[in-house]
Amino acid sequence: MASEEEEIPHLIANWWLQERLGSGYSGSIFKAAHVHTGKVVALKVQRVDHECPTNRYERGFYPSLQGGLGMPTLWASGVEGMWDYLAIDLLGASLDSLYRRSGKETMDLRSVCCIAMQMISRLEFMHSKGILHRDIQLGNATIGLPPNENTIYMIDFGFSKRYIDPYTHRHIPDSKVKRDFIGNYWFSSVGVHCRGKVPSRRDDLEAVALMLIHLLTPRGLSWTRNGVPKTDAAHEILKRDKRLARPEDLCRGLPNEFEELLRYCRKLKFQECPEYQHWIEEFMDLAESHGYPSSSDFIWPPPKPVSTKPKSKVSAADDLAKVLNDLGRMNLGENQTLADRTNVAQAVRQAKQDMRRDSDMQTVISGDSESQENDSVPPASMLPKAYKLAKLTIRVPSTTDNAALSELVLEFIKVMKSNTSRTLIKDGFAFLDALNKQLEDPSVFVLPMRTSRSKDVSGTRTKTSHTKLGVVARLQREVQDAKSNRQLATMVQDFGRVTNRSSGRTITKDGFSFLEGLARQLKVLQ
Ligand SMILES: Nc1ncnc2c1ncn2[C@@H]1O[C@H](COP(=O)(O)OP(=O)(O)OP(=O)(O)O)[C@@H](O)[C@H]1O
Repeated sequence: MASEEEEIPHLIANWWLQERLGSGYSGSIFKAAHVHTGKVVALKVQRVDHECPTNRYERGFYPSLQGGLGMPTLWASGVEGMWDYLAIDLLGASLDSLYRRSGKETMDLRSVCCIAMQMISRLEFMHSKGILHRDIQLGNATIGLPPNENTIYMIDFGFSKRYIDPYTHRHIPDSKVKRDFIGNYWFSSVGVHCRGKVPSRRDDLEAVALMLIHLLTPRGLSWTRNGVPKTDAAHEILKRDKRLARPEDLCRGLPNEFEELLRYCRKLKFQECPEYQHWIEEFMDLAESHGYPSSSDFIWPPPKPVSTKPKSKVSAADDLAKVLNDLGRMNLGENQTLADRTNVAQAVRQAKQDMRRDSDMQTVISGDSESQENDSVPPASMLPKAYKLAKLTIRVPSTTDNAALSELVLEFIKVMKSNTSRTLIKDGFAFLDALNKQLEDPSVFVLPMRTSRSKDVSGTRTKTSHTKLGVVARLQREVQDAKSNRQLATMVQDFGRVTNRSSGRTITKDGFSFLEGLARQLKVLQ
């Protein structure tokens, strides 16, 4: 019997089929051109009598998704003879093939953060249209063709489902009855894959979390390493491994955000709406705190990190040795101190030791006034914003009078305002922590304000942002009446906490007014 591919005609409806782009269980996909207009598309072709008519299902979802960022346009669809076809935007490579072709054991953190931000955003859009994807995987996310090569597109809605009934507008019901599994072996959530639960929004998000962890794990998630299970017994083993894998083991060595996201998804209730924006911001923060630009553009291949280190430490030491040796050769007449060879040798040894000690320390940020002059050159792993904030922070503990603290607060405001992103990143929280401690009692341990938000995010976004607005507005009004440093410390603490809990972690206009009021009041309370 001829295979399906051999049977597929060269012309379907008005589309000339060219090379095959891929094929799946239920059909094939071709590059195709319109015979009249020349428009080039990806044509998804499937037999009309296929036992799993995914094209028919997909056709039903595309109209609701049109216009969304990263959602392919459906140009045409129909049935021609025995072929069911969908003509959609021609896109670029899938994340799966980019990852494989890179030949790397893991993907770089910046790319993974961008994938996280974009994938979560795609889910937010699909879910806002009442649709679950239910088959999130690397092969179902592609980049666009130029000029859209930095955008990730969702494809393959063959397993999608409406979770909001279009007539009653109610969420689909949960069920205790185990159901047949729909999705993929690698990334479908543990609940859906291993426990037979009804998929909902939380499961799409969990699949994204697993996908991200997979990309950062050498050789990938453990249950993906033996390939697709060929027998029921092998599938059962895979499900057991997946079910028993603890988030802390899966995410060992990765930034906390990944474990937190996985735990968060697993805690969500069946009908609960995930906090998409919160997680997008988490990954934006994560990227920023590792010195990457605050952008979700997926740039592939990943650009080489730009080293901003001015000079290698060893060569600086060698330079110093050369200077000292030259000085040693100079005739200094009466003044023998610098000309003394033992002094020079000792100075060179000391300089080299100092350099070595410096390079052993991870990132040493000096708070002295001399190096403050040159704060335009952050270490390679830091953004200028993070660097400036860190430099301000280390000046706080040695600043004992209120007028000087007030100046530091003004500098903090300046740094935050000079940046396009007003997100209070880790280093900003560290400044507020230091300020709080200094105002309260420098000898007492103070709990950091920027703690995990997993506990807080179950509430709705609206609620947290309302809370933030209310608290910050109050702080802004009351700061001028503060009678003591201790009261100011409490206010700084409230400000930090409420900003940490808010979905954007951004400093609002009221937030800046509060900080300006704080700087003024510090001067008043001298
Ligand atoms: N619009 C597109 N532009 C370019 N390539 C595409 C496009 N859509 C799909 N592909 C390629 O074809 C492959 C299969 O596509 P898709 O997942 O939509 O088909 P499928 O038959 O549902 O596959 P599966 O059974 O594996 O889920 C993709 O991994 C991708 O490489």
